[in-house]
Amino acid sequence: MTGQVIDGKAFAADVRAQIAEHVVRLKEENGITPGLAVILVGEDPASEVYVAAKHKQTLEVGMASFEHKLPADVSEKDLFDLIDQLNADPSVHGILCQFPVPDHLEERRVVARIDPSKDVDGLSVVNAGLLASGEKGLVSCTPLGCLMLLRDQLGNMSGKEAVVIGRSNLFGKPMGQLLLQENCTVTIAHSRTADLPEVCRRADILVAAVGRAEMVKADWVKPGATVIDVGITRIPHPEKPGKSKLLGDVAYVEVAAVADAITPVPGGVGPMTIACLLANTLTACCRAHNLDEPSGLTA
Ligand SMILES: Nc1nc2c(c(=O)[nH]1)N[C@@H](CN(C=O)c1ccc(C(=O)N[C@@H](CCC(=O)O)C(=O)O)cc1)CN2
Repeated sequence: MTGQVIDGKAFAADVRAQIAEHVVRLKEENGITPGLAVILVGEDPASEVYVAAKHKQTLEVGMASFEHKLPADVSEKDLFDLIDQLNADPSVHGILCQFPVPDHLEERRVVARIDPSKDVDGLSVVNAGLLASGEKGLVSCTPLGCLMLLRDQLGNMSGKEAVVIGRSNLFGKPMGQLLLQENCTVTIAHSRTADLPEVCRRADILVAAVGRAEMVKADWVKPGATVIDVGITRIPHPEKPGKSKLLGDVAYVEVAAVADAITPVPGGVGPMTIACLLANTLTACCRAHNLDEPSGLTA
């Protein structure tokens, strides 16, 4: 038996098409163009690729894209001045600072400076608190993308055992909250969890976000489980010199033989991150103008 492959790339393209349709209507009926501002500090090569992809996809769905590239040694004051300017700009509905930032800046302080209603990464304490209280805010993009894939795959998740490996603010904690909202019984496992394989074997839904390549083995997975792999580790390609290869947190081939459904890496969760960023920007724009929000694109 081989589990069904959950095609995040195709799903993300579908989400972007829905967003593009909504953006056309916003422009025609209300004369409004949603705008997304992305701040990149320094020259981290992976971040440059992600920011370029965000810019391209923002334009493709018909939104306005504002890119701000700052030198690696930018002061906190200069970065905050830019954020304040974007907070006050009515043509900007979403703001994010690409992570990681250089060591002299603190991600927590950067996020806190962004107006929560424009925090399309959903990382501010305000948005994290709204999610934890079951209230309407903006939800972190990668967990929101996983939720969309899971809803599509499983429909009703009520009563299912869900295990999330990883407890970061960016992913593990919001993912746990979202699964709780779906009435799952949720365990957030982490590096100090005793007997992690045994905890994982309980899961009907297993979400791995640890950043350790192929850590989750087939004998950690309950037969018939749905497995979501959030990890992305780049390694030198074993057969193609000079090329690289991406690995997830899950040993894909062996786990696919046990699971009912599984996301691949690449082409699973990754593409959903940017699609959900655009969804959050559209949501933020509709809220800013007191217009109906797009359905199916929020938690
Ligand atoms: N402010 C933020 N910083 C970072 C976030 C974030 O959500 N907000 N997440 C990651 C990077 N990221 C988006 O920013 C991101 C990661 C991966 C992908 C993706 O499509 N991955 C592809 C593979 C791409 C490749 O070849 O490298 C896949 O998995 O198929 C998109 C966006 C950290 N920083």
